[in-house]
Amino acid sequence: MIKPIITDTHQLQQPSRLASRADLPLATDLKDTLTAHRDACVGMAANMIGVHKRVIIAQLGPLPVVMFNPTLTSKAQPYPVKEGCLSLTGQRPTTRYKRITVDFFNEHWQRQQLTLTDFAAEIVQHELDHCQGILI
Ligand SMILES: CSCC[C@H](NC=O)C(=O)O
Repeated sequence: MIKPIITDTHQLQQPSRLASRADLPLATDLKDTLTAHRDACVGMAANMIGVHKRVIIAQLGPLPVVMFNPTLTSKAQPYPVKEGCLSLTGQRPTTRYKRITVDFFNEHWQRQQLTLTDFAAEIVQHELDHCQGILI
């Protein structure tokens, strides 16, 4: 189901809790909501649709990837960048890493690990920050 986007920064600054298998249906809401904002948005964290669980979605290719309890297990080559966000106005400067490895549970609650570079890595870092209540 397409959910409304949260823009209240106080709410977005609350850290999210660990997700469980019971949160698997969130994947559908995240996919539906990301698809509805496809022209303006390449990723989303569950707290952007009002659910404070560590779940993100990232458009890493033609199909979006949903990650439950994602954790960064390596990061290399910091660089400065400016980013926007559907929940915020304007573009803001931050630092991202060019190459990351992220561990997570997939939509079938299987452990998975991805090594990502460049823009794909940037999206995942942005969404991981959301899980900690960090805005750009
Ligand atoms: C390049 S990282 C920017 C990600 C951002 N998503 C919001 O959480 C968006 O604009 O889709």
